[in-house]
Amino acid sequence: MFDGIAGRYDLMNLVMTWGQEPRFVRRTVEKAELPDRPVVLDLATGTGDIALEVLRSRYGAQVTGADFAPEMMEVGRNRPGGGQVDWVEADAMDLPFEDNTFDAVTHGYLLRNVADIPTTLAEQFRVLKPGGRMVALETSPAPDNIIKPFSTAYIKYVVPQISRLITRTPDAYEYLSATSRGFKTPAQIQALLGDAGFEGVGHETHLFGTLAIHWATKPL
Ligand SMILES: C[S@@+](CC[C@H](N)C(=O)[O-])C[C@H]1O[C@@H](n2cnc3c(N)ncnc32)[C@H](O)[C@@H]1O
Repeated sequence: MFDGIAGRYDLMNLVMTWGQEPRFVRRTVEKAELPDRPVVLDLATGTGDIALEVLRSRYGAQVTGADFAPEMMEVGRNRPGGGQVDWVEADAMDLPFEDNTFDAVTHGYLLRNVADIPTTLAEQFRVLKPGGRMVALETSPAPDNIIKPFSTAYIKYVVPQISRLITRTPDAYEYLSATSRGFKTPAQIQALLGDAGFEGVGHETHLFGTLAIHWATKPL
């Protein structure tokens, strides 16, 4: 599905977030609290938004972008800076990396898509160095508040229509719409991170609670 929308993915992401996606990506990298010359894995890297931001924000960073959709990564490879990312085709539930390899693992919009979240988090925990940080940018179901009818209507009806215009592949964004509304709340994600062994678990929300940045640390 992601291979099918690869060429239009970045534009669609920008439009859906009202132009705010770059700010969320910068904030995700900020929350990774990277050391000097960090070794970073950006999982579900897609077209490499987060991987490229790590390179921009930390001189000497060594960044691996991993995803199981090669055409998404091909778009990323051709972006400015794309040549400096080590692109690896891999399944987030079965990572081809040694234990204790990375200073940070980042991912954007991965957890909503995987078949098994605990396995996915266990793999990240395994490949992180002790003291390493995990940061995840994710959609969240609209919280119960006064704007819930509007945010739900936006993601249910408006997003698929916009995507019909931009990607001519509304199915992918109907999938986004359905999985976002049915996805876990930030509190549920926090609990899963704790179950995986992480400590210092936290999150912040954006876009009226429909987007969250989660962070956690592998104990020393
Ligand atoms: C919505 S895109 C996000 C891309 C990028 N992280 C971003 O923030 O724009 C989700 C990506 O997750 C990838 N993906 C989903 N499940 C995966 C898995 N089990 N292993 C590796 N990649 C996966 C898809 O191929 C797709 O590129």
